Amino acid sequence: MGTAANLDAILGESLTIEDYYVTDPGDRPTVPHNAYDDASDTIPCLHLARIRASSGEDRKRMLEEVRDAVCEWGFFRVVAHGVDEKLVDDTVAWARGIFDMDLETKLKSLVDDSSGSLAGYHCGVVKQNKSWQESFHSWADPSDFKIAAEKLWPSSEEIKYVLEMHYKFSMAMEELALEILQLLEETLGVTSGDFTRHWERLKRTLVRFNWYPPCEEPGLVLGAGSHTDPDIITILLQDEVGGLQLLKDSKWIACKPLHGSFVVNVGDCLQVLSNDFLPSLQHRAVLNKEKARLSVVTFVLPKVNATIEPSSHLVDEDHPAAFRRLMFEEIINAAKEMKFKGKEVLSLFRV
Ligand SMILES: O=C(O)CCC(=O)C(=O)O
Ligand SMILES: [Fe+2]
Repeated sequence: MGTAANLDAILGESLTIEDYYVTDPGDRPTVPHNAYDDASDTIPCLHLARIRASSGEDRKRMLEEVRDAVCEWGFFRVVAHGVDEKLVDDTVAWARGIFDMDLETKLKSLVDDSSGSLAGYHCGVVKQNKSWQESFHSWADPSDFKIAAEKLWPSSEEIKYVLEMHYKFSMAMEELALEILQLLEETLGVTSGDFTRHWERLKRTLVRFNWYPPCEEPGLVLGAGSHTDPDIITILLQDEVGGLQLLKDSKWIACKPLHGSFVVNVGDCLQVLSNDFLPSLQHRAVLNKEKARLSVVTFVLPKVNATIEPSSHLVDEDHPAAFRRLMFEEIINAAKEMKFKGKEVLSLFRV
């Protein structure tokens, strides 16, 4: 696989694979990427078409089930969501194309952390952050994506094609995210739009393509270390290889790829907004020796200066506010300080 060779090429110049070893034995991936046990089958799965079609008592019962599942897990799959299958396949195809490009081309769009823009290529090897990963990020906003696209694709036709695809895919993810957030508001009785109002569509929707090349030491190196997502909600599409794991009740559970589904997880902001009813679980990406893996992750982020606090609908005598009011930036800064090492960022903001 070309990309593994690419990583080796950079490794050859700067680091050796030992530099990637997860040094704390407690962080090492004890559950292999495809060790799906019964717990994997218990990750909740929402059938969106059925929920959409429900009404009256039937809907009430369904929403109660949804509420119980999401409040326990904060991590679920959605199926029958209606996102165009061809759009998903085409997106996966052009995204794979990015990582198949030669290293020189990818490095043209390498993101310098000090530049203030996220759009472009990121590489764990270049950043020396221990992630055995390449990634490509952009806000859903086409003007942001265009900056990176113009560095990667040589012809104006190709640029036009990827810009259009990226926009269509981002819109589909935004529609899905909005529907899920509104469903969560409905199930929890949050009638004032508190889960959705801090988000600004296009400008605060980040689409990130993660590429994990095969790794000769999957028991010692991680694709993405244990972390919680700092955002409101995340929608993840993974290919058939497998590698996403989540930590529930101190046990790592491998999330089995389910064709046609998306994985949805509650982010730190939504845990605060929901006054702890919805948990933001730690998760990570583990590697394997044979196959590269792709995930496409859409993050719904609040505006930079948003103040996040528990929704008044979820605070009462029995459930006092669990968190102080905070700025979104405080969560980001805390996560950076903890080096995204799986520590409980939100514990800093509890009252
Ligand atoms: O690739 C995966 O399965 C996980 C990626 C992830 O958690 C992230 O990008 O935040
Ligand atoms: Fe994540």
